Amino acid sequence: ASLNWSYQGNNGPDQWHKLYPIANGNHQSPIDIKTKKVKKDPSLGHLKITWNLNTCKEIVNIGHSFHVNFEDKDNLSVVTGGPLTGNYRLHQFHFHWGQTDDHGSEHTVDGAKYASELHLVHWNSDKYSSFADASDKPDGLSIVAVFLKVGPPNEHVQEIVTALGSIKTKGKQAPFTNFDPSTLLPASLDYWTYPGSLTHPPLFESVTWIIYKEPITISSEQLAQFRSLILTNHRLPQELKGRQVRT
Ligand SMILES: CCCCNCC(=O)NCCc1ccc(S(N)(=O)=O)cc1
Ligand SMILES: [Zn+2]
Repeated sequence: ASLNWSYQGNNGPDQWHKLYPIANGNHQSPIDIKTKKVKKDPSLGHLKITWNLNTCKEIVNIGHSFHVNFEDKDNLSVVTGGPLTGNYRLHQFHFHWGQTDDHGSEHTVDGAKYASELHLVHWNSDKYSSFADASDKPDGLSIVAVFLKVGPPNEHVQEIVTALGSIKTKGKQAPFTNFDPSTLLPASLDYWTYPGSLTHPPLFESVTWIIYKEPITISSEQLAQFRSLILTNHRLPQELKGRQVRT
């Protein structure tokens, strides 16, 4: 289906509210994480991640981004613990980036922008039957986010960059198997969490965000390869509207 929204021009982020009024809602994402306002919550345990590399299926060019899709008909790749109740199944991951290396992440930290941001999208398989079914429920989704800062080439990101060569046009997909997304996690497992939304239409307010504090690296050349698909695909931070960020 052709999209009725984009990241630039006259159906860009400032116009999204016309077709998706929730864009002006009270639980929109991304946000700027003001670290002095973050609340320490001792009841928050460690995140338990079990991602199974044989659930990785394909890589798809969806026009405004690319998705790495996972087989999610069983609880083989799940996240649980931390702020979550029950099991959330891995559906896909993707990145966001900007036109130049000095910005591109969606969440920011005390106003600081990273070059890119990885989103690992999960849905509540204890309560719902599919991603689509879970996607508009308040406890439907959990998205694990990792910041990327410019530095040495990342050998694990390189596997993804290499695969982009076979999905140069919108709608193209290619097999992408045996990739272990835990190779994209930072060493420290400290995270922030808050209730928010999908960061592009349909912008459903159905996401428990879990954002790792420590970034991983990506090189300028690898970012340039992302841009060969689309120049920019990040939404600016939205108002917190009374929400609490916990750690
Ligand atoms: C095999 C069928 C696949 C269907 N897959 C449908 C699907 O993944 N849609 C994407 C919905 C979505 C997810 C995550 C974000 S964000 N930027 O907030 O993380 C934004 C929008
Ligand atoms: Zn995203």
